[in-house]
Amino acid sequence: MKFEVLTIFPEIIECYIKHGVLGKALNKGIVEVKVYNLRDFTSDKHKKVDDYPYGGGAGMVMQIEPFYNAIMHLKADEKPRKLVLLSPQGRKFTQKLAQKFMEESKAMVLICGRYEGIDERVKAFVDEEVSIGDYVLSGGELAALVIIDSVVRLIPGALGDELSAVEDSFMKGFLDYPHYTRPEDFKGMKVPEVLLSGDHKKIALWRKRQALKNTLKNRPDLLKNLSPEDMRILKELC
Ligand SMILES: Nc1cc(-c2ccc3ccn(Cc4ccccn4)c3c2)[nH]n1
Repeated sequence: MKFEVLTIFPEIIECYIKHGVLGKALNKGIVEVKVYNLRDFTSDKHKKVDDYPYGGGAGMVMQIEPFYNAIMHLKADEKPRKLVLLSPQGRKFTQKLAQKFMEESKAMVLICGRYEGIDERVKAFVDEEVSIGDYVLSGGELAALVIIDSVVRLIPGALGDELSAVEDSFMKGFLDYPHYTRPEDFKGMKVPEVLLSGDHKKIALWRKRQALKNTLKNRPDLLKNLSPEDMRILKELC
């Protein structure tokens, strides 16, 4: 999987991708990330990327020309790629959409704006407009990193532990169970006995109950299409 990121702050992307799962996936060659500075696609000596909005209003708007020049530069190799514009107005990004991107795209271009947004005409050159949530960020870079991180985790071999991606919460339709590690007793805060029992069946049931309890409390909207067994456990909790 190859990601190409268009941004005026390449260092935001370059710094984040060096670490953790993403850094390992890059070193393994499972994923490639290439970052392009939109200022390199300007035609004036000041490398200007923004201007005042037509119709007035606060703030500045990013001009179409650097985006157009960068997109045409990428398309010159005629390789297929999905062009995704990050914006507060886009379709909601979910684990399901991450899975779809991973399955359907060999290469993605993530287009990051700043200021008050970008010239609407850029949308004529993109495939998808995506929002990572109902809040306004200062630019598209964090949203692009969320997409890269969540898609890479789904690539077989990226995590080094196949179960992790499958077991990640949201994949199963409810939140994760609580996690504990050493010490057993921290200032009187003890690890639940069941987790020390070695009884894997009991542990699995305890984890499922806890996951359903957490989901019922914090994200009841996720509780759809439960199996009869999960529904039975949920009813016990109510
Ligand atoms: N889920 C998301 C995505 C974004 C996002 C993505 C790209 C840009 C480019 C500029 N801004 C700032 C901005 C401020 C005011 C109104 C519009 N946009 C962005 C914000 N916010 N929240």
